[in-house]
Amino acid sequence: MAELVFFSGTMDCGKSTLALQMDHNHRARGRHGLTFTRLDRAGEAILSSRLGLATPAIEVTPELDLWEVVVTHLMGGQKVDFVICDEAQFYAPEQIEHLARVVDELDIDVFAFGITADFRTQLFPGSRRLIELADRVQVLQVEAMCWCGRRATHNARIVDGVMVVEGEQVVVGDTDGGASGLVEYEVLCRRHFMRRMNAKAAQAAALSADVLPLELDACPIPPC
Ligand SMILES: Nc1ncnc2c1ncn2[C@@H]1O[C@H](COP(=O)(O)OP(=O)(O)O)[C@@H](O)[C@H]1O
Ligand SMILES: Cc1cn([C@H]2C[C@H](O)[C@@H](COP(=O)(O)O)O2)c(=O)[nH]c1=O
Repeated sequence: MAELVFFSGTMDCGKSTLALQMDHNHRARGRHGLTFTRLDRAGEAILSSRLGLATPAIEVTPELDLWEVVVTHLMGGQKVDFVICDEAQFYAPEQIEHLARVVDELDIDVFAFGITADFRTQLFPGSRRLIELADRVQVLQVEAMCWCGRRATHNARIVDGVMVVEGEQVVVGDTDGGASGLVEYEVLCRRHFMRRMNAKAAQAAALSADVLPLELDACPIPPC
């Protein structure tokens, strides 16, 4: 029986790599798939991983009807044995419903990949719908790590080196936001996310703690 599976995890935990591996493994066994993505950092209509692998994909524009794409392929005589959807957090809730329909009415497996929450810890609308509808939510085995060594559970947004908790929900990673600065992301454990302490802030805090006693030693005013 076909399934809708949501493979989720923080940024940088290997979701796109797993999507590419699953696509490769199925195709290597003669199965035919459709690959979708939205707003991949490598550009439009491409599914890429940080390991350097990439494959062409159908770009999921906000108005795209995913059910219709699959049905059109089938009506055109093409086989569709599975569907891969990367960056699924960016899909509209209705598009997630299209995917559930593909599973239930066409008996085609759908494997969706994405992060659950944004830089404010709020669920993306697409991820929320996936959690509501998926047969299974599978957390990725490779865990991303916070700078402190704990398991990373949260995605922090860093603008010009400083962690922020306000702004647009969607800003593609590692891009120059122009007037709004260089936008990067860093995964953190909850403790350091709550304290707004990314690696750079922790380093600065450690440095000032090192420097403080020296400054006190050098201070000409005796302690009171
Ligand atoms: N130079 C490297 N050597 C080995 N593994 C790497 C290297 N660079 C990145 N990775 C792996 O790639 C993962 C990120 O892959 P990617 O599929 O792009 O993640 P995601 O889609 O979850 O953001 C990292 O967690 C790490 O395991
Ligand atoms: C937390 C967060 C992330 N994004 C963007 C940044 C990246 O382009 C993708 C995640 O991709 P990955 O393959 O999982 O690294 O999402 C965003 O737009 N808003 C956010 O809050």
